[in-house]
Amino acid sequence: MTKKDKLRIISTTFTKQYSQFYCGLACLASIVKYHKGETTQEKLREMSGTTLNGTSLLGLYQAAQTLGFNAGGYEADISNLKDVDEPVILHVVKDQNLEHFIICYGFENEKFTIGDPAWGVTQYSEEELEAVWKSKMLLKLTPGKNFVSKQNESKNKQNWFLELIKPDFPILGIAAFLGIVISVLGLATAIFSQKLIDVILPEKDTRTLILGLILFTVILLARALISYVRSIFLVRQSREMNIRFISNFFGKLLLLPKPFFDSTSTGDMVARMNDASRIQKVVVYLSSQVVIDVLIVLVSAGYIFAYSVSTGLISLLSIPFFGLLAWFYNKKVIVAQREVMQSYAATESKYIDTITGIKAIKTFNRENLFAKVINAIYGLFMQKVFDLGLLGAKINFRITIGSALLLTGTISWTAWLVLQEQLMLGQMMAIITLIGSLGASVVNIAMANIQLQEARVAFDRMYEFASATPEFEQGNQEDEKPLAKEIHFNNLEVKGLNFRFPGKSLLLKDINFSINKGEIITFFGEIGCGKSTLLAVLQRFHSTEAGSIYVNNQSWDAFPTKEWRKHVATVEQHVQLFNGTVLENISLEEKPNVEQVVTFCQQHGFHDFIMEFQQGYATIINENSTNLSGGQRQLIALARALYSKPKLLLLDEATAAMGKRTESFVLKLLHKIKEEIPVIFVTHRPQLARHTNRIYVIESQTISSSGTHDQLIKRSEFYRNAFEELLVT
Ligand SMILES: Nc1ncnc2c1ncn2[C@@H]1O[C@H](COP(=O)(O)OP(=O)(O)OP(=O)(O)O)[C@@H](O)[C@H]1O
Repeated sequence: MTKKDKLRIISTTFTKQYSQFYCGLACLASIVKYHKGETTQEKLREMSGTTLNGTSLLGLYQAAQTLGFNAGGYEADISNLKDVDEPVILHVVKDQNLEHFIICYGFENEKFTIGDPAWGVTQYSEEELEAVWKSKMLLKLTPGKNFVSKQNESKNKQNWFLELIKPDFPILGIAAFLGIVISVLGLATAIFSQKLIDVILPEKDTRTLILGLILFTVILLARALISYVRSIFLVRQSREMNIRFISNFFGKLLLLPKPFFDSTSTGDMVARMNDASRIQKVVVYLSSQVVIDVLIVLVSAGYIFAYSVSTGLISLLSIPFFGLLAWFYNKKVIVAQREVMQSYAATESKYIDTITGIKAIKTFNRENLFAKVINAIYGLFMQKVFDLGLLGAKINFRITIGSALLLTGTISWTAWLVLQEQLMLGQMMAIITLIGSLGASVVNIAMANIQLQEARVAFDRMYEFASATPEFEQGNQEDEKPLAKEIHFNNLEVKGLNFRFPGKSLLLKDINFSINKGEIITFFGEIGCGKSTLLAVLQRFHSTEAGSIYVNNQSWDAFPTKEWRKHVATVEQHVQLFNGTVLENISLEEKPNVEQVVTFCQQHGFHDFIMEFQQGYATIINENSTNLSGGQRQLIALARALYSKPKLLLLDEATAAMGKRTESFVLKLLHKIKEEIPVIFVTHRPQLARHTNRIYVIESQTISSSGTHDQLIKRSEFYRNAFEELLVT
């Protein structure tokens, strides 16, 4: 590659940072684009664990690996850097203490080509670079076999789109055909009026007049009927395509891994789903209406040519003007559309967040504050809509001026031709009618650009989620395959487990523990020490950085994730129940077996508690379960977990909201079932931990001690202090 080519690629792919916290992301985005890939800083934010404190080199490394780069972090010196021929990310310290990332693209003519996301592409001398590159840390990125180039991404996008609209081809084809018939029949007015003025009326031919009128009426009626049939086809297509889009999108969304949901707002997901209808409208337009518009332009121009070649040329010359206008505004429209959709998603997120948090808002009398925030964020959204509307109005204004000039120009020119007796009056009237419909269709095609861009942005946003790597493929035999024989769970052993969230320091280090059938064990630790995360790892929601997990002395990798989750049930501290009856929430089946659920609850002692609800098993649980107490929610969640017949039960502060009576019922129940279902408890309450067989104390990221309550009172200062504090209070 010549130096000029390289510089051209650098300047077209270099991306500036959104804010100072995004410098690392901007570097990574630039390198992805440099290697002909495609990404957004937003997407990278999730992968790298970027927060308002910025990104770590480790976060960039992990994000790069997720993107399919072979990434390597190295300590190097300036002489190594001179040999670099592919862009690398450097960790630098600028303006005294400000940590920053820059890209080094290479060294030539005694200068380093540097991409600084805060400033742009620039040249550094060796001394200048030495002055800021104090850490000597660099991240080398080479596209690996999983790196997806923009070209492949576009192909994948196209395939997804085609797969979604393929079933509509027949219906859209019929609609397009009917549209063509309608537009051809639409020319009848112009032709009939021309014949009327130039031939029929001057010749006072009553018989032809009557016949012509009858034919004209029949044509208009047929046109109305065909339009009606076509609109029915399109309404049906709209229903079916929207259902297909949403179910495909939603189906894919649910298959994404849990960390995706941890880092994506609900509002954003809902907003993207709502965008489906925009795509459907454009599909209809492009596949059907645009054919009609193009046809109207061609046939009208053909007729105008037949009447007068010079007028035909004028009408054809106008088309590039409209095309240029559409091209000129193309990029601006895309940017404005994207901003509208992003701010719509932000508004939706804020609505959902505010409404779900209504209790806290009311408790702290903050209705006005939140109303103000909503107003502000909605105002921002409306501003974006306004900006887009303004842009649309500007384009519309230019197009209208263009069509007005076209119309007046044509009228003047044809009138002059009539005066010169080169054109008949009826032909002039017909041309004016035809130029009207030609102008309208050209305008439609030019304005379709706005709709098209809107759908493109909507589609890209939907595709971004739909193309994210699912946790497991639907229908993948490896993931779906049931185990050859049922698991008889005897033992789970975790050895040397390390875990960290993307871009963060280690949360869990060298975790070792085991649980056997017949045991209840507890993870005990301070808030935020990683207890819940450890349970999430056991549910396979996160992958570990190091360590091994064995089930019955066999690596747990032998169990497909779906199968594993079938055997592990969880009750969380913040229980998620669904809008439906208590019965439905316990069974989580399409058609719950009432008798089976009731018998199960009677056998396990839940029945009496449930019968205390107003309508027993038929009690409807509200959205957000506001009609149940925290303890009742946890009890139903425990019943649900046990009803799924797990082989291992994970309880995350699962009795924290219960009263004494319920909690002691639960503890008795757990001791009764532990012979069949071992239990892992997570708590920071020693009074609960003491009732379990073995306690693992998590301190400073690792298990600092383990044993029974009595052993830990002697062995673990942390545990003893917690227990003594309890006695004092
Ligand atoms: N999705 C996430 N991304 C990044 N950090 C996270 C994520 N989830 C949790 N954390 C962080 O990991 C740490 C451990 O969280 P975790 O919920 O496991 O703690 P815990 O010990 O269960 O606390 P508690 O007793 O309060 O429930 C916390 O500092 C938390 O902020």
